[in-house]
Amino acid sequence: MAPRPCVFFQTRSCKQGGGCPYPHVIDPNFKRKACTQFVNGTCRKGSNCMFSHAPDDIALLRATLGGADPGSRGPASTEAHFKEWRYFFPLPDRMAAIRPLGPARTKFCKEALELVDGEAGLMQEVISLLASEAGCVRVREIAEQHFSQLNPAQYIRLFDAQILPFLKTITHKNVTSSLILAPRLMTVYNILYGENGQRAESLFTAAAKHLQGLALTHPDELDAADTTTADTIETVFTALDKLVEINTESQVHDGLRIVVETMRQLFEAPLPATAAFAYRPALKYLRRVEQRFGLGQTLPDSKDNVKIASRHAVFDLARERPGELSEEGPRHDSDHVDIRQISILPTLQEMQSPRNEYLPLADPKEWHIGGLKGLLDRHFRLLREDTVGQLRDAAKFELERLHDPHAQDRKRQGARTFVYRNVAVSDFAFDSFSGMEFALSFDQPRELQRKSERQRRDWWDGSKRLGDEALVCLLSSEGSATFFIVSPAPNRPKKDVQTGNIIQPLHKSYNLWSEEERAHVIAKPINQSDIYTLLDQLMTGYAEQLSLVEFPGVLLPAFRPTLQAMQTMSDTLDMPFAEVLAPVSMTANPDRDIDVVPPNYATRPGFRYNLSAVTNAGTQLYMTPARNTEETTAELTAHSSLDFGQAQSVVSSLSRSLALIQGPPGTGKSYTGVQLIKILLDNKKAGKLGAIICVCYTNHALDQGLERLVDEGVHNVVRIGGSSKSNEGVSTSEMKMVVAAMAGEFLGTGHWYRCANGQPFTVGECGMPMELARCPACDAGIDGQNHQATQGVQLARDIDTQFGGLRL
Ligand SMILES: Nc1ncnc2c1ncn2[C@@H]1O[C@H](COP(=O)(O)OP(=O)(O)OP(=O)(O)O)[C@@H](O)[C@H]1O
Repeated sequence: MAPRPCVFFQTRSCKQGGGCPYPHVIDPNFKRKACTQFVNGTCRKGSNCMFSHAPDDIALLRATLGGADPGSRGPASTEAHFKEWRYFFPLPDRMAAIRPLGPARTKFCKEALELVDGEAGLMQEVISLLASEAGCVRVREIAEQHFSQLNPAQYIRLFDAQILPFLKTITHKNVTSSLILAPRLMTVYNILYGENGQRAESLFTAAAKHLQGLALTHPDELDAADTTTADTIETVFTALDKLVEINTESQVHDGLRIVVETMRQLFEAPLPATAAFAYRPALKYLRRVEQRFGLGQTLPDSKDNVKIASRHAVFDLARERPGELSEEGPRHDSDHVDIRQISILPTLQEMQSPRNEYLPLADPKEWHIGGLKGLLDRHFRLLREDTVGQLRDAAKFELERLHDPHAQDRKRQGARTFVYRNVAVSDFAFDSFSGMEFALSFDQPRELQRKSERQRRDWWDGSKRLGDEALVCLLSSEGSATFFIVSPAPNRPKKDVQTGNIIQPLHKSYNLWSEEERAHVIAKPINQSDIYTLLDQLMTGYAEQLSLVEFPGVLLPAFRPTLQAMQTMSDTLDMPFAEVLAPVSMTANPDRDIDVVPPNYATRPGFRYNLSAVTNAGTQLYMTPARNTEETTAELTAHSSLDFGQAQSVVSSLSRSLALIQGPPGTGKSYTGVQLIKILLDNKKAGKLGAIICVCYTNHALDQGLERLVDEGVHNVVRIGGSSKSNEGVSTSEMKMVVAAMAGEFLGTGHWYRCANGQPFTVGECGMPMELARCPACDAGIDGQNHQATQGVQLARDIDTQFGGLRL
């Protein structure tokens, strides 16, 4: 019988590593204990929590606790409770007789909150009921009370008994994170918004006024925040953020803008550090609302309004604006004001457009959007032009040549491309592993005429053309452009999951070299919608002229995830370090110094760094972030091997959530980085820090840094990425642990590969091979150059499929 998988490995807590006698594999039957903190509503670890948040486990724990805590309900009583609450919603055929809740509103709101706090199934029912016809009447009732006619004491009572529980219900983490509930929640927020936003304005104006009356600090302990107030403020800000996210028209609503400004005033007076820490989560939502309203991001007057005092000639560079803002209208079907609507790959119309693309200028007067959205807009357009622009220009040239073969003589500009002519869609195959793949055939290049099969094979292999995962575009004289990725040949035969039959891949029948006249490449269309056009081309034969354009060195995974991420961020306005990269009011006052706040852990009350890890002979030295920095720098210089500039960099970096260290070659930047890592490791417990991720642009830099760390006694280091030249490799069992641990923490881009001998390794950054190196386990050549994998290296699709891509 196979030994049971390691139990500690399941919760990432096995300390024995490769020496553990139990297999370090994921056990699908492993049942973690239910999280008691989740039951109390205090668990903030989300999916990273070691304990189960599964509804069944939580319901069971609630039931168990039910005996000890008379306030909590078991599943049966919760169900009964829900049935009772449902009476507030008449059936559709009784809607005519629906009556206002009146004083029962309090019970309605409080019980709604209790129910969403419980079992997932009931939580879904509660939100679905609120989004039903009767529910909309109830939401309207709650939001449409005559708040302005109440005296302060009456309003406080009403706020605590109805508004707050209701807002907590619709901002509950389980509710807002549920994909199934998203459309229903949208209905609830739309009702809350009301016609022209009147309902939301009245509700949030009253709420903002109420918040103004609250004391932010604790009455007995003026340094600390009042936790109830912090919770209330966070609820109101979260609800407003969601409302503004769902109702985009609210972002130009004057009444709500005033509400946001009133809320900001709450935090005008500086708070003691301890109290400020408690309000950070709430302020995150307020900042997001401000970003959405574009508050403090008014663009400087457009150049038409600026009077130029100078008598000198001014070089005035203006550009036609994007999409619908352009005086002549959009340039093509992918020219939009909003980057979320722009297709990542160039469209046919874009390739054919005679007009120049819109590219943002450095001058803020020329920008059409400010703030974070504007920053993302500009970076998206510039990166897309740098990558996709080359494809567009090369494809455009070939399209013109298909129309007019004499254009061949014209000088081609832009990306280096290979063009294969006289293309036909010759075959296709479908299987559940690879999806739909097509065989495209074309004339063998002129160099291969009258060559033997062996010579043809050597030529194709040596040229590295049409290699695995290469990006190609099929262009037709009739006007179509289809992007493909060249499919790698499968490692071993594929089996049909249902029938057990061996699937014959297209690679078995076609390749680039066997036929003297024609070469064949197997490729997969990037857009599923192109499949129909291709099948059509397959049926109709050679009615049109087709060309295949290859863009060597341009790989889809190198730019698509980044561009897509910018589109998503432009939607959610959730971007790491947004406050530093696009601070509110920076556009209005670009010369303002940006205040980079200390990292979250360092603002925790009572936290201070212990710097002894880098001081000489164990000298005790402590620093509190952003306090007495000059004094600490002097002491650190005196009591460590760091010189003054390095000590200054260490103190300054530890005081900021984002720091850049710059200096001429050999001045000790890497040395300083190593000292910083040592300090952070030494303060791991005090700051409750997780793993430290050290990312380098090249493998060489990473090896240098890590070798120094190891030399200085830091041994629990896992080196991931392209192969290391350092001596100690990662064993297969360690690699498996890393795969499992990383799969949980990093989902996104990056890919797993196997060397010629089957050892797995990862490639981060764009996920494509960029450096030549040797496999630490077997010394085989691994990785690659210019996005071309070394011979024998294969994409480890099984690991990628099992765990998803990696974001390294
Ligand atoms: N304060 C120091 N004490 C002892 N050795 C130091 C100190 N600062 C730098 N060094 C040594 O000086 C050399 C150069 O430092 P390092 O490689 O960190 O510089 P760098 O600025 O990162 O260089 P590059 O720009 O070339 O990457 C290294 O051998 C490093 O160990």
